[in-house]
Amino acid sequence: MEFIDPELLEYCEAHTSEEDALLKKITRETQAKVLMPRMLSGQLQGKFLELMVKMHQPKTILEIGTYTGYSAICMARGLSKEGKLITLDINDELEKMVRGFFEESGLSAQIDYRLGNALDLIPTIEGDFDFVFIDADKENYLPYYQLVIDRVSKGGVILADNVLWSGKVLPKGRKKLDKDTAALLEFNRFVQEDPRVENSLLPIRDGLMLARKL
Ligand SMILES: C[S@@+](CC[C@H](N)C(=O)[O-])C[C@H]1O[C@@H](n2cnc3c(N)ncnc32)[C@H](O)[C@@H]1O
Repeated sequence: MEFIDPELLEYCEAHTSEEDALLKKITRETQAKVLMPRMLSGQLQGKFLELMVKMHQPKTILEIGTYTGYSAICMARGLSKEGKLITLDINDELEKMVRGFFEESGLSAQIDYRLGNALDLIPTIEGDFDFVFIDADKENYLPYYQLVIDRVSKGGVILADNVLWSGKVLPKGRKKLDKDTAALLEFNRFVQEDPRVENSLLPIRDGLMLARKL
């Protein structure tokens, strides 16, 4: 399902800062070599993430779902010299490629890339988070949120990707209610009712839930 007229989307992209050579290379190599290249954030969302980080200036970012490193590099570019980004992924097959991209970005000293199941890794990370980007398996969005929410600093941000799930959050957008859609419906409902945050569901790409810790 297209959320806006494809020509309007093209217009938005034409009025969003262009990707540099490295982001273009990550996109090209992801499309050529990796399954499901649609998972990559892309120019519009990538720039939005970079700008959010530049405006918010978090000391610690947690990303759940590295994939080929596109969104991690976008966010790391927004960090100050003291900031760090911890990014988690269960898929070790992409490790060599991803570490190569992090090296090329010149930001590898600020990026802590950890492999394993995020549900197991998050409790092993010390300290609080100022900015969290949830972009992994949909059925664990709520468990991830519950694992991090009490560790997000006051005024800190949680962003969760794909919360419109190609329109399947609406009955008219789906044939049947599959488990990923059910999990996202539950996640969106929980955040909406959570008194610890204020939130806005943004129709950027496949839907971004933006929650700010009160
Ligand atoms: C949508 S992709 C992430 C895209 C990336 N954030 C970007 O914008 O370029 C989702 C990633 O989550 C990872 N993933 C899925 N289940 C996971 C889990 N339980 N723990 C950690 N990572 C997981 C997948 O291996 C995949 O690389």
